[in-house]
Amino acid sequence: MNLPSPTPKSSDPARLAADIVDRLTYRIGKDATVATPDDWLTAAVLVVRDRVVERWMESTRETYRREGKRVYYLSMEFLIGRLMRDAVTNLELVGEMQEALGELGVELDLIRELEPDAALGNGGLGRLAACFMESMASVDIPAYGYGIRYQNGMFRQELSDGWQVELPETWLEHGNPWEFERRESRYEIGFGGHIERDDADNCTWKPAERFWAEAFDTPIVGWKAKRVNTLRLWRAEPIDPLELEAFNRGDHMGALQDSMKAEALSRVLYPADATPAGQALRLRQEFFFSSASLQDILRRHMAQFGRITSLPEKAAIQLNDTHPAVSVAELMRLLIDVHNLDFDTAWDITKRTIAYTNHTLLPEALESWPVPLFEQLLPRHMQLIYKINARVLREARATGTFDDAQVAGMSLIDEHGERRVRMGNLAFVGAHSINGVSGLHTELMKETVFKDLHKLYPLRINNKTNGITPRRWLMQCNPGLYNLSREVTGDSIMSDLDAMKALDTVAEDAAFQERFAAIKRANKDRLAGVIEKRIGLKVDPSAMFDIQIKRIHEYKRQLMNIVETVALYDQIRSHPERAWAPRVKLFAGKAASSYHNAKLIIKLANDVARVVNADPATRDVLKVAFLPNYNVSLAEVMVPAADLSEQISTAGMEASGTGNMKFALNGALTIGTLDGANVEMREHIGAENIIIFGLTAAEVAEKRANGYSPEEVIAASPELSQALKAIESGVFSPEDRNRYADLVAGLRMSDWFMVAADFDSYAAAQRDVDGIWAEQPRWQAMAIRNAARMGYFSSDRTIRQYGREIWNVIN
Ligand SMILES: CCc1ccc([C@H](C)CC(=O)N[C@@H]2O[C@H](CO)[C@@H](O)[C@H](O)[C@H]2O)cc1
Repeated sequence: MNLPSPTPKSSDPARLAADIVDRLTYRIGKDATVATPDDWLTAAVLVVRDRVVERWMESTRETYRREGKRVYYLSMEFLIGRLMRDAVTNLELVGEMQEALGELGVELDLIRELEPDAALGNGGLGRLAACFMESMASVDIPAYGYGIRYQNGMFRQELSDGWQVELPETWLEHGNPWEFERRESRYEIGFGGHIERDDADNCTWKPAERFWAEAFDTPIVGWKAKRVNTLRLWRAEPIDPLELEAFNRGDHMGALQDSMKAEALSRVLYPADATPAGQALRLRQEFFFSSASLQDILRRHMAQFGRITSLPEKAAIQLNDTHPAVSVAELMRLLIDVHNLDFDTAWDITKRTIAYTNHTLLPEALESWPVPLFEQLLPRHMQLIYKINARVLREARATGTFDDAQVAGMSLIDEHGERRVRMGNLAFVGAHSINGVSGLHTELMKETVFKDLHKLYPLRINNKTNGITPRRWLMQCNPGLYNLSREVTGDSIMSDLDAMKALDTVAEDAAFQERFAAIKRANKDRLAGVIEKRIGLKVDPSAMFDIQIKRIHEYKRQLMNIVETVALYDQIRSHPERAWAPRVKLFAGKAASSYHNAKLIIKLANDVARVVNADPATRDVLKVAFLPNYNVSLAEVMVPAADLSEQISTAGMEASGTGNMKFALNGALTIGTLDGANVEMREHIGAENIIIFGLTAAEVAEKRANGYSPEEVIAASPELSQALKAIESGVFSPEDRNRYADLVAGLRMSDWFMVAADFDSYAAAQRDVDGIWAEQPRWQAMAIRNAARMGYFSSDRTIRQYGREIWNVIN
């Protein structure tokens, strides 16, 4: 029976407009005369989605035809942001959609602001996953992203008297027109229970709890719609939504127990981005999506290829940090208990299929779970982890080159104190590739967290320096710079960011500099408008916009920036005669809800802002502002408006950073330490076009190892000690003088993050920045060279490296 094929939809504006009214009428049931902006947005999304679906189906058909190998990116986080502008741009329909909506009296840029951010992530790791999904489609790699369809994403941040307040995020309150519910794609997920062993010694896990994982698919459009890939997010459903017996005997809560447990499983994203919550629900979430994803991968593989042993040739599974690391044990369970393979064959297939990316060296961020909890929740997996561990330790001892301490360091079980399962080690031994996210980070991984396992398996660790998608982070958020650049570089920059290099030829050209500066100025005017609207502060767009936006964390050293701001404020007051470079210091970022010091740092930024902004002595030279609710959409407004990008982490602690790349590509100068990807940015941009200061990672390690007394350093720096005195004595918190006493005491006593140690070098670097700002032609030339030389940091380059060196999907 030959089915009629769908009528392809043309994209001329008239047709688009007609389709939009069609959707409004028949899908949303609204008359155009009374439609709300939200209605128009939904109708427009549905019409754009139609154009995506065609390419999506072609991409899928083509993958089946080619019997191609698929990449599966497993991540607890996808920090997508808004999708409208991305889809319309990558379909190259911006003009047509603007015209179509214009005919209907609707402005695309207005309704797009109504789209909620899909804030299904905390920070760098989640945003990287989103950039990677778009790049995999843009470089034509068949790929699926797998994650959780949180009902509530990253909390909404409000400031109450300068204090962070967390409010539930409700991105689904108007529904999500981009997604397709796939009721047919659902899998049973078990927890707890026991293991039954038959006389052939085969194991069967009998879970005590069971839930459905149901799929919701969102299409991910690549540049020029080269390919459309799938982001499959799982929602938990009860097997038995209402236990009637319990209900009938009046136990209404009991009757709803399963539903409530299911609800909790995919309800909310854990807002921690460096300190594991350590709660059982987090482990349940990690297993829930890992098991659903693996069952879906094996179902698809068997349906197409019929032989489980060919899995490594047809599927590459990438674990985004340790959050899906339980997948190593779950794949073993499925291969042995469901597909009846023996342990050795299963282990070989597992290792050849799985790869793992590490995103942090912070000891407190490395996940480990108490053995009793793991055993109770996942008894079969605990058994398999013991078998895997026995094998690995046997291998290590067999080499005869490792002492007991080293062997203990390799073990999947941490035997110190309470026994815990080390998820990093489990991911390492179960993977053929372990990559870091910048050159420095990868080297430090070999010397620290994985030093013993690296000795046992010296060929597994490799580097894949992060990248960012140039579509969202240049073309879409900074069309002015994109269009100006194209005049010099030609049209290929979106598929070949290295072509930006041509801007080098006009870096010193006065006319080009003028146009370049005018675009930056327009972006700053726009941001100034947002600042006034959100916090009621007027800032001067001709001043230097000095921006630090990222999660609040002591290693990212927002505190050092604030202390330097206090020192600068003091200097300006005591030396008004000097030619100070007018600055607007902008901060934004969320603190994990349980992270006390990070929340105090937000309050301090606001307390300093209140005093500085009210001071007539510094009015025209210094303004400070903390913008609430930092997210992807706010970043898209702040990044193009930056003159100076603050990348000042304690060397050795920021695995890579990706904000650093976004700022440089948008023509901001970077003041930073030799940490993460800053090191490689300096190599590509040129040491003369970036302002580096501070201790190196080796010097930090040496200082920590050989003891260092911050008090001496503070005493030797009048600016620093004066600023610290002002803060700890309550100059900025008259209503609570001791508010920052402990925070400053921490600096005086231990200064683990080297704020005092790096202060003078940082302050001197800031004065260098003032000097460069005073010579605008020099500043503009440096800024243009930054934008010109960031081609390497396209996530297309990163993904091609993964594709060639880890997944073997590109030759
Ligand atoms: C379990 C709690 C938790 C949640 C998230 C994380 C992430 C690994 C933290 C994170 O986002 N790391 C950042 O990853 C980026 C992408 O590779 C890097 O650019 C950043 O340097 C790194 O901090 C750790 C621990």
